[in-house]
Amino acid sequence: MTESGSKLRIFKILKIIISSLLITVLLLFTIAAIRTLSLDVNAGLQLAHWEKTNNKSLVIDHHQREELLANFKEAIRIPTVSFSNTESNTTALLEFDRFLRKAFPTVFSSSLVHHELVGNYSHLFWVKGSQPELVPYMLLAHIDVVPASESDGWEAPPFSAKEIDGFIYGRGTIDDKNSLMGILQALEYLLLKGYAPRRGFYIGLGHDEEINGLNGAMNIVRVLKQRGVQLLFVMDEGLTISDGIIPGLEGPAALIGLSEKGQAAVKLSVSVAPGHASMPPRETSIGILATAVKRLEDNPMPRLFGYGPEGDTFEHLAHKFSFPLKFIMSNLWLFSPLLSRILERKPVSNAFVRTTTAVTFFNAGVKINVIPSLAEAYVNLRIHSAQSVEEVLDIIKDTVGDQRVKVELVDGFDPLPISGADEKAFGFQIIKKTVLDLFPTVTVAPGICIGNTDSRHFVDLTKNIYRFSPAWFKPGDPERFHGINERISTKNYEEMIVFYFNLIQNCDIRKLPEPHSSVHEL
Ligand SMILES: CCCCCCCC/C=C\CCCCCCCC(=O)N[C@@H](Cc1ccc(O)cc1)C(=O)O
Ligand SMILES: [Zn+2]
Ligand SMILES: [Zn+2]
Repeated sequence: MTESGSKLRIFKILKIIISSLLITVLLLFTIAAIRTLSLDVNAGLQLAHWEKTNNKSLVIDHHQREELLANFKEAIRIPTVSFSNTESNTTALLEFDRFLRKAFPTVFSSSLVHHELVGNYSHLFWVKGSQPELVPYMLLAHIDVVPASESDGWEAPPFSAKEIDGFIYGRGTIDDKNSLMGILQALEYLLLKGYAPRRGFYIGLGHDEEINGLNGAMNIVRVLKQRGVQLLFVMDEGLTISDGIIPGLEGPAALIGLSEKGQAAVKLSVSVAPGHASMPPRETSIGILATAVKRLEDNPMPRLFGYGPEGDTFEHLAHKFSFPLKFIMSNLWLFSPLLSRILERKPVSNAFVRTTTAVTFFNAGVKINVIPSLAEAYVNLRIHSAQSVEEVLDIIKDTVGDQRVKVELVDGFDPLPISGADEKAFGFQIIKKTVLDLFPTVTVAPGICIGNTDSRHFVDLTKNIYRFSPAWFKPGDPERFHGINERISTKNYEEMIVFYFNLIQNCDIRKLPEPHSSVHEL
């Protein structure tokens, strides 16, 4: 072949490659554009076609408002603290029991309600339905709270329930006495109005959620299992209504947790021969362990954004973002690597991207002039839905890469199964409808709960566990969770009562409206 012939051939091949590339890019962008325009949230929920079961309405008058707020404040003032795995304030738990009976006399005296204590301080209520063939559901909340000390910078003492500018301050106001009191106050009002449910339901109030629920939730599950109970769905604390928290999202979003991350507690330890501080070895047990910890912090777990329910969250919310974010969110199949890198910059959103690694204990040393024989650290990992305890443990061993560091799994469980969120998922659709009835401007989307809840103990009783409470979180609020200045507005607490009041009645529908094939709400 002549020189000009071979040049012509190269030119032709280049032309084919460039035009194929252009066609591919065009095709990808067409698919991306179609997805951007077609994805809409709230699809499938035909509010107009629902059987009407919310016959009782709740309009809170001045007297009721004073009374419900007084009840809530009294609940906050009882310091039901779980201090550690072995230490709880049992005096406060007993006081809380007495308080509940006083605050909700109708709940405790109604012939429709059966109440029992479980594990000494937890409460199990069974509210009898008039149609026993309808499968019951269960609402969960917990009584205990994490410790709080005013000196950490609280604007009001953490067990004062002080009201400042329309907010009640105190430990438990968002975790989780708002749900607990909201549920019981709603039931009290329903019973006072002569409501008798068609579908029976349980209410479970654990007393040790903050220390794993071993005596509370786990015993409630044991009791229900012994009675052969199966549940239609369970709803517990978890995600909330976020307003202004997700960057670029226009308007508030209610995320309903379909699952929760797994967890592993891993112990790292280094043992060496002890010795005199005047003749130190080149590396001490503390130095070796510190290097291992640094390696773990410098090498975060792999990005897995899009491989769990968090991908669905953003696809559902996509149409509420402005361009170009709308385009990016609608096409995670193309852009999830880019989005992961943006989300991982902040601790809250990083938790949705990967398994997180938190070093929570570091113990070593006995005396200033002794080379310590033992150094220990504990790492708390929150496992992404696409990983398992075993995989995470292998990655830790690889990352540490030092045989002198012993890596042991102390405790752990895999990420929880993912509950349904389609048009046939009763619990999801009931929660979604109840949110939209009360807050029509909110976008409802499935989510993943980054912390753990008592509901994880209920997996043998139902496949449908949802983690959601209608508390409004604005910028700065996620940090109040287990932090300082935990608070809720009086307006939001009232909304929570109305939410549970409506939810209980919505659960009385016999079946969901027929699935709707269109992608747009009519
Ligand atoms: C990009 C989207 C952003 C969406 C905004 C989400 C805001 C998240 C805000 C708060 C976190 C939600 C936490 C859910 C409830 C967690 C309850 C809890 O703290 N549970 C304990 C349970 C536990 C586990 C292990 C123990 O040894 C003791 C207790 C927990 O630590 O997970
Ligand atoms: Zn909680
Ligand atoms: Zn908590």
